Amino acid sequence: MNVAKMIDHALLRPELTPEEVRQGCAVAARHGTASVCVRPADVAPAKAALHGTGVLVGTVVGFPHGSTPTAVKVAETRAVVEAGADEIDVVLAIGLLRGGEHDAVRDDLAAVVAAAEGRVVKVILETAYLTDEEKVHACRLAESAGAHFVKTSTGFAPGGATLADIRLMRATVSPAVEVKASGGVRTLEALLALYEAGATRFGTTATEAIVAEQAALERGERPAVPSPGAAGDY
Ligand SMILES: O=C[C@H](O)COP(=O)(O)O
Repeated sequence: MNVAKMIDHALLRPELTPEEVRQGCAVAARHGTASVCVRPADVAPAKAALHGTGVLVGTVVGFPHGSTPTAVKVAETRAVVEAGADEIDVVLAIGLLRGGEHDAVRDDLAAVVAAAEGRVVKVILETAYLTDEEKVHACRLAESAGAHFVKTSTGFAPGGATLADIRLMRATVSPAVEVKASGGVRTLEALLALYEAGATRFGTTATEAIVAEQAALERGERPAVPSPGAAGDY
């Protein structure tokens, strides 16, 4: 298994310079990740930097709080599609979800899915702020809105991906929807444990370390079996 192919290399930190984004794209190209996940304004330069590499360009909408009006999320989605985005990770309306306004949450997501015009849409739950019951509602609303993935975290909240959340999300959505683990995924061991729990895509800033660990594993320098319970920093 080539873990790089399941990684969305995250380049979302607010302080990244254009040169650091270019360097991040080079890392993704070198290792053959599934995608880079860049800030909306970086989509066009990332697309140019990754032309011909096979690495997709993903970006974020309503990031990181999910609280912008639907019209703004739709406009942001259209803008990043125009700039060349292949995948869109949208933060759901966290406060509306917690307030039980489920129709509004679904409608907000469905509008982004429509604006994405067939591109892969991943719905970020921001699990650190949710109860298990709210996580289940969020997964069902994301699927009924037409999303392709449910995703745990932005990487900017007090918690990230946990094994328990991945299992819960995997058990809630249908087989047509995939689960992305993100936030605090720093090691190969954590990634493999989250994979065993049901995640098939991983958002991380630690791509180089994880890929280096896999190379070491292939040279026989690490045990092949992940220890149970290992997952992320959280
Ligand atoms: O995938 C989204 C996150 O920004 C990942 O960040 P992190 O690996 O630093 O937790």
